Amino acid sequence: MVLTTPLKSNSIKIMLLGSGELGKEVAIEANRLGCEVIAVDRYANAPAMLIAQKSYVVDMKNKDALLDVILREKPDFVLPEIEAINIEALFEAESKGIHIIPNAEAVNKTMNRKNIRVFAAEKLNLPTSKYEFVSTYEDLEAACEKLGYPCVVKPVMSSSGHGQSIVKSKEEIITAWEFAKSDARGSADELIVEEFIDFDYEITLLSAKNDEEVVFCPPIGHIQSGGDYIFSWQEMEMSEVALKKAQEIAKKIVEGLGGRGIFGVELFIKGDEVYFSEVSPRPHDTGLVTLITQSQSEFALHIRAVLNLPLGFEFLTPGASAAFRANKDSYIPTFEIEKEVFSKNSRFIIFGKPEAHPKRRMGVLLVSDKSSKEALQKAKLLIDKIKLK
Ligand SMILES: Nc1ncnc2c1ncn2[C@@H]1O[C@H](COP(=O)(O)OP(=O)(O)OP(=O)(O)O)[C@@H](O)[C@H]1O
Ligand SMILES: NCC(=O)N[C@@H]1O[C@H](COP(=O)([O-])[O-])[C@@H](O)[C@H]1O
Ligand SMILES: [Mg+2]
Repeated sequence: MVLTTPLKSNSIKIMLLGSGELGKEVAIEANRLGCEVIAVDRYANAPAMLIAQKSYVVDMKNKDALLDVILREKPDFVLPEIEAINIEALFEAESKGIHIIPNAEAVNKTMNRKNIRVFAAEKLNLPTSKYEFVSTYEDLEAACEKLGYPCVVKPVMSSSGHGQSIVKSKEEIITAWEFAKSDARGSADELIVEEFIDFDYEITLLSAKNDEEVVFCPPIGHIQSGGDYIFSWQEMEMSEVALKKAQEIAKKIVEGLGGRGIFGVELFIKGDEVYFSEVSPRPHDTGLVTLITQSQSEFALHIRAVLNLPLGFEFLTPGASAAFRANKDSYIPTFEIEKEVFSKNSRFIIFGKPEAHPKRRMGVLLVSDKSSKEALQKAKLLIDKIKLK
């Protein structure tokens, strides 16, 4: 295989739109390959800005502001790192020859649940939960009645569980409606109502794509609380049939979206049935565990895929991750970490976010062990040994 790598020059410019914990790891990997990193986010001193060569504080939902910063820097690659980005700016930058990862249309589809759901279920015929889209309270009631209880109500544009609820009875619809409107991270003008899938477990199937191939990481199991991940582990034990179906679904969605980069394909598994839930065209939070389990983490694979380099890696050891979420506000977040956390098989990564707020993810604990079950057990114990001062 002959790959045309752009590594002839050491001044490839990579712009991160969103500079949180995931972007920080991407920035580290990009720096290691001699790329220049420009970090952009809505606030100063965001984690990736601590690594980047240059940074900008910009309202990324504002088309003109975002386009200005992209065109001023003219990066070789723009890597969206969060969902709340002005999509028109990305389309316009792309039309001017700037390479958006994986491509502006894929970002457009995945930032809106309606777009990605219609694409996955109706164009690619992937199995998903049943669903309805609604914009009025009356239609929400009708959709909940149609899909039955429990059902899941989500704003079409949001992330990390914001504005999302499980509705168990007709009486709870009003609370779900109000919560969607008040808590959405994007826009709650339209909502999706999904059939509740009583899955046995859920996974993220990290899938890296360059111009030649798609490679899959071993499946990552995870536990969510309020729509945000708290524990993940790799590898998740699955039946051969379910794993094969999961990879087939992931291949279809990733090839359907096109472009290069890593994708976090979220799937629900019940017996041997696999349901497509959603996909991030960027590293996935549950994939932080690959920092300890794989020879090339999801962040290293992302950069390799972006640069169209080979995507080989090894699964080195089973492992688990535990998200450290703040329990209070703090403008000088300092950590109290007990000695046990620094064992030979565990480490704690502090993201360096300048402010803590209740539930904000501030760090991640990584553990390796003989099995992912044992790693998870240890992660559950050790995460309680870390506190915000
Ligand atoms: N239809 C469903 N049936 C059962 N559980 C669901 C359903 N939809 C979502 N969930 C649960 O809620 C979690 C969050 O949902 P989803 O991934 O759609 O939201 P999100 O806000 O995009 O989260 P993130 O951005 O962290 O991935 C899922 O990982 C799953 O545990
Ligand atoms: N599920 C998406 C996800 O994990 N995104 C990660 O969280 C950051 C935002 O954190 P913040 O809300 O604490 O600023 C994002 O920048 C990204 O790194
Ligand atoms: Mg999700």
